[in-house]
Amino acid sequence: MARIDLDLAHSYKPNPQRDEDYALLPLRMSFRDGGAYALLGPSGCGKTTLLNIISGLLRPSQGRVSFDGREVTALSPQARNIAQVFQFPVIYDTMTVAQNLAFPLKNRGVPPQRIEARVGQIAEMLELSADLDRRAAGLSADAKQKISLGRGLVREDVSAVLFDEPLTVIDPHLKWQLRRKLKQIHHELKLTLIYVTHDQVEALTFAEEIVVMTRGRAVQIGSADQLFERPAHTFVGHFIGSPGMNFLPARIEAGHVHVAGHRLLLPPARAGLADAGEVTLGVRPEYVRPTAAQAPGAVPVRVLRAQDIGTSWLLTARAGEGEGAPLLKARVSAEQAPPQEQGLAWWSVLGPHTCFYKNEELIA
Ligand SMILES: Nc1ncnc2c1ncn2[C@@H]1O[C@H](COP(=O)(O)OP(=O)(O)OP(=O)(O)O)[C@@H](O)[C@H]1O
Repeated sequence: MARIDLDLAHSYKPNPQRDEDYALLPLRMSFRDGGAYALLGPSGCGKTTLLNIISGLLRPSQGRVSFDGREVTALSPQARNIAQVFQFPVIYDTMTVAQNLAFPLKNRGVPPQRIEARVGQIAEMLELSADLDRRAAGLSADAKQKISLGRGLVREDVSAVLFDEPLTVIDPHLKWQLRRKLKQIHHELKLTLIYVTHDQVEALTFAEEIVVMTRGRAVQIGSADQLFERPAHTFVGHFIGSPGMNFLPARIEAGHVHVAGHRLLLPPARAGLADAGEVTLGVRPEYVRPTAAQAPGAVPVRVLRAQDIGTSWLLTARAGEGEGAPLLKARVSAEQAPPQEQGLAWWSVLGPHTCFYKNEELIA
């Protein structure tokens, strides 16, 4: 296992000039030895490019990659001692499941007894024990991908195991099980795992730390809790959560927040913001609360609809006057507030969980 340090940028173009020319804008980040990470972001944000740079499949156009303080920028994946699992199964159909799992170990000259023990352990973790003597060719796509996962995890001496959307071909129900399984496997094997996905549920279940990426930038690295409670960038607020964070244009002046056509007193804990000027107020639907009229931190809204979303209600309202006023969503349990289909209400938007942004970046 290795600690991985990156200080690099990458452009697929020969003479990058503008930010848009970069698949990865300059970034510095470290992956802890034995940590479980996810690279999360929408299609085209640079996740695969970053993963391929870590593995050695791609050389960054600028900067360096180090494993345990040793520069490896020019080294191949083999020389870096990286295991990779891809979207689609990479296995030998003519071999049995056991032979497939043993293959990476055999290649490294691991003694047969040790191979047998490790293959048994990995097969058990992935619930493949009953299939060990079966030919891979006869198995379902799900089982084949499980073998691929097993082949990625079977070596104990790798610097890191990299996964590129490994559950794409997996049936949704099994996907849920495997996500949890991978987390458990990480606890047991203590391997450094880096996992690329565009699915926030996958990233949040699996990883201890999540790197959120957009348009070639890593905008935040943090735990699921940090990304939820304190999104460092509006993109994170918007991308994480279901639905994402509410954003309202606001102005802070002389100790007051002007938002949605209303003036609220800035709480003492936010005194540092007293004259911040134009900002964006961010508040998660989970922290927007229907309150009494004129309650501190609350603004008047027009409720447009209430949707039953199983464990709670999702209310949608317009905050402020006119059809152009921003939409605001609140997630409330049925006991907290009987859903109000339409009409005027007061919702609190200013509290300890409210975040403030300037130029998309968190300021408080
Ligand atoms: N070989 C390549 N040559 C030129 N441009 C590339 C190449 N590979 C990727 N890109 C571009 O680099 C940017 C980042 O792509 P990348 O595949 O890393 O994103 P991603 O987040 O992994 O997306 P996806 O989830 O769709 O795979 C995109 O604009 C993509 O078009």
